[in-house]
Amino acid sequence: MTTVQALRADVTDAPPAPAGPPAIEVLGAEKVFSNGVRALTPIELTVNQGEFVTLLGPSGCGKSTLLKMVANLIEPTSGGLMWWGRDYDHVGEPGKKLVFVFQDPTLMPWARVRANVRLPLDLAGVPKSEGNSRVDRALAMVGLERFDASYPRQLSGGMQMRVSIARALVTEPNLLLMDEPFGALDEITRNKLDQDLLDLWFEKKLTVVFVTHSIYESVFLSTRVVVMAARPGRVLREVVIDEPYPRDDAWRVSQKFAAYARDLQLLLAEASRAGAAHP
Ligand SMILES: Nc1ncnc2c1ncn2[C@@H]1O[C@H](COP(=O)(O)OP(=O)(O)OP(=O)(O)O)[C@@H](O)[C@H]1O
Repeated sequence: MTTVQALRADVTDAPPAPAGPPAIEVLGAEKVFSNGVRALTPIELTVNQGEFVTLLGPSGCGKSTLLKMVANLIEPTSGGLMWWGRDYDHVGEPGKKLVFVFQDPTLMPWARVRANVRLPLDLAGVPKSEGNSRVDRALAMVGLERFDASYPRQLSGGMQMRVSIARALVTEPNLLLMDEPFGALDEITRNKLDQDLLDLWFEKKLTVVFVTHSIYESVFLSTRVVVMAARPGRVLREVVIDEPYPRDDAWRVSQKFAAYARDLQLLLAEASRAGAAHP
């Protein structure tokens, strides 16, 4: 038995099912783009409410495509999805709000932090007074309450990403979809933002689906890592990270963390070989 096979026996226990329908069910959804690229073979994936699920895999395995299907930004070629047990028409109702966070902060450079964060509320016609208190709360959640009058250019990359997260939080989402949000940041800043995001997720009882290339980030954050392979994009393996929350730096330097990282490294190597076998 190989190490990976041995590992599989240990890590496939499903997380405890929470009350209520799953936040997301991907039901045999596949994606073939109009240029003929088969980005995803039929995917089966369930994300329960309260989970922190990471999509991990080599470049081109369809992580972003899958996340955008979950956000309803891309329509599957066949198969379907359910959001909180229903179709997308019900998304946005109380308890069923989702928001997408891109890798770039995509801030308006001419507008101050407060106006950037308030943008989704302005677009939704939320009255200014209610909007302002929600903006204050969102800025406090990301530790930027003293920077509300700054312009994006006056902030570091990490702070700009915090503004982007505040802009997502101001909509009071239940489900955060994050496409490599910290991929462009240095490791220390990324670790800090990972910690803060995890604390927020824990405190606010959010559900998160998070795309990353980083094994360490996936082990630090996730209740479950979905390992994907390329050509064609598919789910190779799901690994439950069996470690209680809240997690902190002690988790990063533990032997158990290192063991999960090593096991995921082996699975990623398998994902690369599997991709190479499907040119
Ligand atoms: N709009 C599109 N039209 C055609 N092909 C696309 C489109 N978007 C993505 N693809 C292709 O689909 C495949 C999956 O792309 P996707 O961006 O989902 O992968 P990824 O795993 O997120 O990659 P990366 O980690 O590099 O961001 C790739 O081969 C990509 O070139």
